[in-house]
Amino acid sequence: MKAIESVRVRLDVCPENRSYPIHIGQDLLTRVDLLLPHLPTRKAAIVTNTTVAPLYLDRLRATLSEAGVETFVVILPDGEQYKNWETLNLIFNALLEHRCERKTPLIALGGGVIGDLTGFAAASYLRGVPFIQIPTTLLAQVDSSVGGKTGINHPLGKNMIGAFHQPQLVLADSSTLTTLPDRELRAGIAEVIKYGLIYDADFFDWLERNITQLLARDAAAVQHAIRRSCEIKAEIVSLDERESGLRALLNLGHTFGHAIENAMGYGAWLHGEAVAAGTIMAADLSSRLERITQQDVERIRCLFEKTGLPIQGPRISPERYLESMQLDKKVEGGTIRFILLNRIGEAALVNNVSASVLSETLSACIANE
Ligand SMILES: NC(=O)c1ccc[n+]([C@@H]2O[C@H](COP(=O)([O-])OP(=O)(O)OC[C@H]3O[C@@H](n4cnc5c(N)ncnc54)[C@H](O)[C@@H]3O)[C@@H](O)[C@H]2O)c1
Ligand SMILES: O=C(O)C(=O)C[C@@H](O)[C@H](O)[C@H](O)COP(=O)(O)O
Ligand SMILES: [Zn+2]
Repeated sequence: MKAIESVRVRLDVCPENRSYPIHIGQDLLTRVDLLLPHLPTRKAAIVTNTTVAPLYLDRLRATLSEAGVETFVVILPDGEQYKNWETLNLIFNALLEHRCERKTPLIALGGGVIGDLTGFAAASYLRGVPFIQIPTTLLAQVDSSVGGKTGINHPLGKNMIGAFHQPQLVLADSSTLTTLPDRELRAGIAEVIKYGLIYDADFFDWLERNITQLLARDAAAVQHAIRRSCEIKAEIVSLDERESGLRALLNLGHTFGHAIENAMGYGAWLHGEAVAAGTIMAADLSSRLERITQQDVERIRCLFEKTGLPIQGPRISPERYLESMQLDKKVEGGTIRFILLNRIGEAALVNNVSASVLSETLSACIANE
């Protein structure tokens, strides 16, 4: 028998530098100096939706035009229910019709749905083109525009098809939040609370003290919340870009939350609302496993309640929750793994949660009516 020979594909010879800045502040849509260094060509595609286009598209186009960058626009229907193959294909059609090349950047102007769709289009069009995130919801500014998770939903599960593809720049213009509906602002705060819970007890304390200012859109409070959230996410992503360990902590509340979004029909519950209820379920489970105290659970519940977020899961049967949770991306060998709290400010990925304790949490945290 011939000896086996092996050849190695080395990708570490000339590591490309994929670091990128997140700029946070007011009126950044007009800052040509921040955008221009990240535009390799004089042509760019802007992807947005029917709600955001009338609000911010002209401003962005004028800035780019001033810099001599010609843009064309893809305007998508608005809603989580459109984060799917059909909508993705609308982006590909436009890119092909406009003869976009390998260096033509895609610019996502909108919330997390636009960012995830545009990022996935950028990851797969011509096997990868550059992209820029210009997030216009709080949720997108604190979370979805950072870290390079892109993708679409499947009828059977949230974000089931996608790719890791990092943006070249994130431009978080907090002035755009002035037009954001209150319900969407509250949904974004759910992910902000998540950072305090998994990584920074002082930040959680700050949120408890400043939740009223944040809900009132006080500029300094909003700026601090976005900056601290982005710092935490950037640190985690830098240490574990592809979620082999640490990054999974960013999924606190999402095992339950994604099941809620899927079972209720995409868009019925906002992502942040589902994450809020899911985080309370994860906290309840953590206390049943004696990792955190009942007082901690109450503290967490109280902050979500003050924010005006749901503190119970919707009335879906426990079987339906379990069916949907089986499709969570953290499932290994058929076992659902949960992000649980060790204390406020520290979380861990836990493998061995018994079916009986999980069923106690579901019974305790699902609304009765
Ligand atoms: N990739 C990631 O790491 C990541 C992280 C968190 C969430 N997500 C995904 O992000 C999505 C949720 O994002 P979202 O909460 O931004 O929802 P969204 O994108 O649906 O935006 C919420 C609503 O606000 C509107 N809108 C956006 N900006 C506005 C503005 N400035 N003024 C007025 N209206 C505005 C949108 O048109 C939409 O109707 C989910 O699909 C979730 O799975 C991804
Ligand atoms: O960036 C991450 O990693 C996160 O998990 C952030 C989450 O807030 C976000 O909702 C993400 O899209 C969920 O990832 P998934 O891998 O569970 O789909
Ligand atoms: Zn999320």
